[in-house]
Amino acid sequence: MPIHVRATPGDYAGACLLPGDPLRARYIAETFFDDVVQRNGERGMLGYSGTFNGKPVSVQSSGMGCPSAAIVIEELVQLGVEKIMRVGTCGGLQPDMTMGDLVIALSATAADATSTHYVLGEPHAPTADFGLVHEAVHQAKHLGKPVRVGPIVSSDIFYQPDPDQARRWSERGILAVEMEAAVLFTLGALRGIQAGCMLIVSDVIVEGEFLRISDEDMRKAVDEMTELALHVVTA
Ligand SMILES: O=P(O)(O)O[C@H]1O[C@H](CO)[C@@H](O)[C@H]1O
Ligand SMILES: O=c1cc[nH]c(=O)[nH]1
Repeated sequence: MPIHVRATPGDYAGACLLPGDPLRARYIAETFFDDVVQRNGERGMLGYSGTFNGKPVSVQSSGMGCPSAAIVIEELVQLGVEKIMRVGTCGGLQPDMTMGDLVIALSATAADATSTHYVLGEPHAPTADFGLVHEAVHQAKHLGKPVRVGPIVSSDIFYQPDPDQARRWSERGILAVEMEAAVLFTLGALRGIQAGCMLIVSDVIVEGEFLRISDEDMRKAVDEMTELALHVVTA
């Protein structure tokens, strides 16, 4: 039995959603799954299995940041999970983005140390599984949900000390900043599993001011993202 995800092989479905926030994991399971069973509570990293439209699926919190996410992803792989879709929040980096927008990541620049350690410091481009990206775009169209598809960046830092960092990322065409996708995509490649990531824009910087989504709008956006993610991983 893994140390942090206290379950046995078969407890988790082959397909698993991966939010950072444990309470989002619980909300997703309670709101969208049938036949829900809690599979993990260790360290408050909540995990659940159930069904969506009759198909087995799980949701597991990764915690915040790549070191925590890497532990959880490694243990999910040990437990037999083969497809992981991160369902997270992010800071929007492009000027035309608004709170609640949905982003599908193609790649995640590794502005973190964990992903770099995994590839022994060699250059590597953490990339989402094409099949999951393709399915996400297809399902978004089918469900009538507008999405932005493109590169994101995974940072070790939420409270960025460099006031110019967001501008530089933005000018390179990066859509959003979050904190776990780079290691998820790197482990997807190293462990041979499918890894994808979709994000709600929860923060934007407008005229130098950091603005946060309201709780009500966050709930609506989580519902939209979760519905899409569940259709994708169970397709
Ligand atoms: O909302 P989640 O999935 O936790 O994702 C984002 O939110 C956290 C920071 O507030 C980081 O984990 C970041 O990646
Ligand atoms: O990493 C993150 C997540 C949400 N919002 C941000 O600004 N950064």
